[in-house]
Amino acid sequence: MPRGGGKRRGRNQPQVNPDEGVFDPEDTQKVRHTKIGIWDLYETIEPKLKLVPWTLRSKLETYHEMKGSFPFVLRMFREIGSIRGCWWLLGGYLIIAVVLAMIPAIELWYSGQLLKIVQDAVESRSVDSHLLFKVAASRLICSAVTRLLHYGQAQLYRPLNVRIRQHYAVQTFHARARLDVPTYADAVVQRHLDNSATSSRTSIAWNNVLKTIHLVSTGVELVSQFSVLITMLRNQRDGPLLAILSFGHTFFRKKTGQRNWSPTGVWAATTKNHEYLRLVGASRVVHAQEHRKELVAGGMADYLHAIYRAAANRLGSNATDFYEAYQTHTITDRLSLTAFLSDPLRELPQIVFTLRAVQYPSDIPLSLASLNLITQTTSKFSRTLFDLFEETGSIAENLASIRKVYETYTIPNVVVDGETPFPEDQQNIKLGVSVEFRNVTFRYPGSSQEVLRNVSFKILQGQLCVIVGANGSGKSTILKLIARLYDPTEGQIFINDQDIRTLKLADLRRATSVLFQDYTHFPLSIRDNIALGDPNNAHDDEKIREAARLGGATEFIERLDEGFDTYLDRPVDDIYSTLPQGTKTLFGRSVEYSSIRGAGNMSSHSKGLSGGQMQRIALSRTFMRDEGVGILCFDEPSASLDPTAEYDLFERLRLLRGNKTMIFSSHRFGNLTRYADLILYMDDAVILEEGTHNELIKQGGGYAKIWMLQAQAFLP
Ligand SMILES: Nc1ncnc2c1ncn2[C@@H]1O[C@H](COP(=O)(O)OP(=O)(O)OP(=O)(O)O)[C@@H](O)[C@H]1O
Repeated sequence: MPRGGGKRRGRNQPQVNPDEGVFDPEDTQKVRHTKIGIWDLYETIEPKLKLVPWTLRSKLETYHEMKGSFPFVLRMFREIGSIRGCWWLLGGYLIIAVVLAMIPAIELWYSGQLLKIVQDAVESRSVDSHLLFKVAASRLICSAVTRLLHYGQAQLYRPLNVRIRQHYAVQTFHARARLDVPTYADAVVQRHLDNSATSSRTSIAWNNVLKTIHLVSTGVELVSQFSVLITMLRNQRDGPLLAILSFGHTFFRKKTGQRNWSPTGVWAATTKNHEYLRLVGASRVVHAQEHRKELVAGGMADYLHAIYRAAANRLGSNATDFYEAYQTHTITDRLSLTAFLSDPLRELPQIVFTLRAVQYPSDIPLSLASLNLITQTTSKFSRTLFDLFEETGSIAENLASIRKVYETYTIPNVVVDGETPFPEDQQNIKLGVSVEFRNVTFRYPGSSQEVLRNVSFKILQGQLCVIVGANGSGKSTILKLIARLYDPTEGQIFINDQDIRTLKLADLRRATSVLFQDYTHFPLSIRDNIALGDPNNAHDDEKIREAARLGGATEFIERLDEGFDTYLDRPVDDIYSTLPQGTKTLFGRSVEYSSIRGAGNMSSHSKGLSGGQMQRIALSRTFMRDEGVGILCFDEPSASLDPTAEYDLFERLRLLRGNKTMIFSSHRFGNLTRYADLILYMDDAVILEEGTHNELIKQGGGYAKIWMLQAQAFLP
C-alpha cells in the first residue's frame, strides 16, 4: 500500500529540495530494496554520476537549485563582511589556503629534483653538491613554511568561527523567537529551524565559507600539480602512457576502495523477522530494571530463557543487528570484478616499464627515478581531482543550506498581523475592553475535534466574567483565542467591536494580560521571570518588587539565599567528575550522585519551590503589567493554592482590577462566581448557560446543580 506523498509527486517534477517530500520504501522508481540477512534495506536511488554535477542527468535540477541559492550566498558574504574585522581575517585565511595548496606541487617538484640528482650520481659517479644543497634546503624550507602557514591558519580560524557563529546565532535566535504558537508547533517548521540551527561550536555560514575556500584551494592544488606533471612528461617518451596507467589505478581504487560501514544518503532499514523481534524483546525484559519485579514474582525466568535460546538457535548467524549485517554484506561485496582489476592495475606501470626496458635494452625510454615520480605525481593529481569532483558534487547542497538559514528569517506566521492600532483611545483602556464571540467554532491545527462549537457571548467593558465547566470543555481555548494565539476555524471575535484579526498584534498583546493554566517558568532568574510580564518595564526594579508583592511572592523570595537573583532552573549545568562520596554540596548546590558515572558528568539542579510558590511567581508576572492593559485573563489561577491563599488572591485581584475587564476560567465554583457580572457555563465545546450567579441558580440548570454539589462538600 503506498504511503504518504512519494507517489503523488510527479516523476518529472524536479525534486528541488531533497529534504522535502516523503520517503516511501515501496516506491520502486526511487527506492532500491536489498535483502540483507533478516534485514530489509531501502535506499533512495542516487543518480549514477552524482559526483559530477554537470552531468546531463542532474544538470537542470542542480542549476535551478544553485541559481535560487546564489542571492543568499551573496547576502551571506556581505553579512560576514559587515562583521567587525572579518574581511581582513578572511582575506588572510584565503591567502594562506591558496599558498598551502601550491606547496604539495612544489614539494613534488623538489622531490623529483632530488631523485634526479641521485640518478645522475649513480650514472656519472659524481654529485653536484651545490645543486644538492640548494634542492635539499628548498625542500626543508617548504616543510617549515607549511608548518608556519598551518599555525597562522589555526590562529585565524578561531576568531572567524566565533564571530561568524555569534552573528548567526543572534539572527537565528530572532528567527525562532518571532514565531507564533501554531507556526512553531508545525513539524515542518521545526525541522527547518533545526536544520538551520547554529550549533554551539560552529555555524552553517562558516562551514560554507570553509568549503568554498577548500574548493578554491583544491582547484589551485590541481592546477599546480598538473603543471608539474606536464613538465615532467614533456621530455619523456613513455611518460604519458605510464601516467595514464597510474591514473587508471587510482580510478579503480577509488571505485572499490571506499566502503562505508553504513549506507549513505537517504535510507531506512527494518526487519519483519519474528524470531529476531522475540530475541531482542526477551533480552530487553531481562535487562530492564522496570520489569524485574514482575519477572521475579511471575517466575518468568525459565520461560524467557527458553524462548531466547530457541530464537537464537533458529536465527543462527542471522542473529545480528542491522549494522553488523550490513558490514558482512559489504565485505562479501568487495569480491567484485573491479576489486580484482584494481590490484593488477597497480603493478601495470611497473610491468610496462620492464617490458619496454627488455624491448630496448640499450636505450631504456625512461629512468627508474622518473617512473617513480610520474606514478607518484599522477596518483596525487588524480586523488586531488576526485576530491574536487566530490566537493563539487555537494555544492548545490551546501548552497541550499545557506538558503535555508535565510529562509527561516521569513517563515510566515499562521496568525497574520492586523493593521489597526489598538486601542484608539489610550485613556479608555483603563475602563477595560469588550469581548464578543460570534458563532465561533475552533479546531486545533492538525486535529479534527471541535473544541468550541458555535460559541457566542459578549462580555461588556469592565465586566468580571467567569467561565466554568468540566475538564476539557473548552475554557482555556476561549482565553487562547482572546489572546489571538490561534484564529477561530469559523466565526469571528470582536474586541471593542473591532474584528480581532484587524488589530495590530503587538497592540493587542500589550492590552491583554493572560496567566495560562499551564504557565511555565523560564530558566532565568526570578527577577527576569517577573520582569518578562512587561518587557517595556523590565529594567524597573521597583516595579518588579511591587509586582512580586501583589503576586504574594515577596516573602518566600526574600528567604532564598540569592533572593530575586535565584535561578529557578539553572540553564547551565555544573560539571564534575568522580567526586568523593562525602561531597554533598558544590557551588552552593546539592550534588547528584546518581548522575555521576565517570569523568565529566553533568548535573542539573533546580530550585525546589512548591507548586503554590511557582504560581505566585507566575501571578507576579501578570501584575508587572498594569498600564495599557484593558483585559486580564486567568486560567485556573487558584489551582495550586490552599484555600486561604486562594481567598487572598481573589481579594487582591478584586481590589486591583480597577475597572478592567477580567476573565477567569475555573472549575471551582463559589469564591469568584458570586461576584461575576457574567458566568459562562460550558460543557463539551458549547456554552450551555449564561448569566449571573443568582440568575443561574434560579434557572436551576447544570450550573446550579454543580454549585450545590460543591457547596455541600463544605457543609459540616
Ligand atoms: N494544543 C492542542 N492541540 C489539540 N487539542 C488540544 C490542544 N489543547 C487542548 N486541546 C483539546 O481541546 C479540548 C479543550 O481543551 P481546553 O484546555 O480548552 O479545556 P478546559 O475546559 O480549559 O479544560 P481544563 O479544565 O482541564 O483546563 C480538550 O479536549 C483538549 O484535549
